[in-house]
Amino acid sequence: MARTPSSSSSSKSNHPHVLKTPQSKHRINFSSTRTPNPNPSPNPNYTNKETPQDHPIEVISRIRDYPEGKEKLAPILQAKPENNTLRVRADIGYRDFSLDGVSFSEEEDLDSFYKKFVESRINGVKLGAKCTIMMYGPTGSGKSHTMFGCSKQPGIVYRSLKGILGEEGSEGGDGEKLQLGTFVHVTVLEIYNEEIYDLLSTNGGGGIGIGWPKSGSGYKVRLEVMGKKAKNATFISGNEAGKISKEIQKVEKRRIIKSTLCNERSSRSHCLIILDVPTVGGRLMLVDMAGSENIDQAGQSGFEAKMQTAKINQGDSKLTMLLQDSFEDDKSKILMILCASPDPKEIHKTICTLEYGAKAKCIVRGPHTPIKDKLGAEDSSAGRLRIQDSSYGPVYL
Ligand SMILES: Nc1ncnc2c1ncn2[C@@H]1O[C@H](COP(=O)(O)OP(=O)(O)OP(=O)(O)O)[C@@H](O)[C@H]1O
Repeated sequence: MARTPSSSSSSKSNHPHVLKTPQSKHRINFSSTRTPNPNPSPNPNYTNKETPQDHPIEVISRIRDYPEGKEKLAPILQAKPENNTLRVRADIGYRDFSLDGVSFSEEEDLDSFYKKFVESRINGVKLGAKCTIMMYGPTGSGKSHTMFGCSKQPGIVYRSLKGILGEEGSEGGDGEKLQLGTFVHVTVLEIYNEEIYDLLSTNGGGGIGIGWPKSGSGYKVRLEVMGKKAKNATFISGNEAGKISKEIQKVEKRRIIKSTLCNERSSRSHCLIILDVPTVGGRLMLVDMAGSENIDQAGQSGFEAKMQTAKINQGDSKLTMLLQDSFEDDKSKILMILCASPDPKEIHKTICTLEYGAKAKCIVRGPHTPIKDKLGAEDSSAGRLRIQDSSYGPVYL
């Protein structure tokens, strides 16, 4: 294992642009003033006038299988593929959320999901593009399942590695076809309580060792942030998707977890996997966020638990710092995958998740404007992004 390479400079444009806020609270629209993409996406799921590739943030929803053992109640979620709308049936009527794509895992397995919504972005990374894929949703909604897969089907991490490392060339050790000369540097970080930990590091190294007496396995190395990078983060290099993916999944288990009423293995921290492709300058950031549920829904009580949940939410600012390039670089794309359950009992969390996605679409991004300069004078939360929609008030990612 080695230390993280220095970052390559991101490309900048002279004309920062401001994205329009949505027409209504629940609607996500593409701005109609932007130039049409000369190379539109071949993805047939996208029916908007502009392709999602034009918009810096693409938001799709993935609805997990009905949880095993739970009584199946009348469905409350309905996809309308003709306009990529997800309709939620609430007590007082319907609410439509206009997204860039909707996928039910009962109808589309991880393979189809990846091909439809993720593959084209990974092809871009292979050619030198930068892309961030974020998993957002309440505990148990399938974020880690989509990211890492299960014994039957691999998730986005493995599939992306395989996509980047290629289909041409000679056979690799696992029977995979390797693209000659291509390799990746991989860093795996955990963000918890506003601290960044190096999940790949097994010793003190250059970072600061810290103990996890209750739920961690041994010591984790805490890292300092320098610029937009985690200083001295360990990375692994390789060209075999299978081996790298196994290593990532092994160290991901070192994340802070705690069982809740909703999920036996509930992630309490954000996990950030950074895949660099040095030969072309491509970069893929995969973020498995901590469960978004609030403390009561997670079934915890007590002061300590409340403190813990409050700090999970605060953790977003450190995350934003590390993702700053994605938000500022005009060429970098962000794919937000909203995970939700079809269970009517989860409707409140599902609506909150979809609303969060709608807000994410309204982020103002200007290549030359440091994030802190976009915040109002009254804001002391430098390093976070404010959503420019007055109907919500400031919201931070
Ligand atoms: N689409 C799916 N099909 C089948 N099982 C699923 C699906 N999504 C999730 N699961 C299962 O549900 C459980 C919870 O899923 P997962 O751990 O991915 O949730 P999560 O959103 O990452 O939760 P947390 O935020 O608490 O970590 C796991 O046992 C997982 O295997």
